[in-house]
Amino acid sequence: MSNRIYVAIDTPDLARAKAIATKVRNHVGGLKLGLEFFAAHGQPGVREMATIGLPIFLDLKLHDIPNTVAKAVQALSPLEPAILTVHASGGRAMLEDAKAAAPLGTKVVAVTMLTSLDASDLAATGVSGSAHDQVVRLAALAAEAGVDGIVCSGAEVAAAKAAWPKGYFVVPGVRLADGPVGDQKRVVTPRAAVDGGASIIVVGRPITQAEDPDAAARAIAGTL
Ligand SMILES: O=C(O)c1cc(=O)[nH]c(=O)n1[C@@H]1O[C@H](COP(=O)(O)O)[C@@H](O)[C@H]1O
Repeated sequence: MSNRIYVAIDTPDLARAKAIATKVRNHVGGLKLGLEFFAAHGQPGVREMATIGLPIFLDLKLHDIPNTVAKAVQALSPLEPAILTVHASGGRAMLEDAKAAAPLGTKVVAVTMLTSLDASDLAATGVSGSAHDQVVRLAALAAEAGVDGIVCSGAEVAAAKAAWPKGYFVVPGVRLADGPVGDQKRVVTPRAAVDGGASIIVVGRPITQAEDPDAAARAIAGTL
């Protein structure tokens, strides 16, 4: 049975990306490819990674006017990713049009508040209130717009899921208790994220920077 871990393959190096994915393939449920990888290798790179045989989460965090996002989603559609991200703050029409343009089998999930931000970062962008309130507000917008789910931190996932029981919840920013957090600010453990209701967790550096990525993935899977 595939597990709930999507490994974030954040590198511009295709050989390294394939090597990590091949090492961890038996202990993760999917591969997340983001801006760093896509900027370097585009659609041919995604196709190459898909040959490893795991579902692909294409994390491009699209955020633009509705027409531009819909056309970008259409252009990405031949890849048929399992999951595709857009930014919830792009607004209702953008979310609706992104979902309408996506292939039937692709879950469109809306990023609410990046896990690298805290309440003071939010205030600096002109949004007052807590991370919790911002996530719950954008989750309601995403649900109304008809996308499949949201991305949020493990600190908010239980509240978001209580308000949207049928939503699909992606939780990045997960760290083992003693691991370095790096640029992440709202972190929880993998277990706490799943207990809070995460449909999947996204794990990057705790696996990819480990001396033995497969052992790291196996250890995290063992805590779930
Ligand atoms: O959409 C995402 O996946 C995402 C949203 C978010 O709020 N925070 C976040 O860290 N991510 C992604 O999740 C991954 C986290 O990587 P690590 O911090 O190395 O585990 C990165 O690929 C980020 O792009």
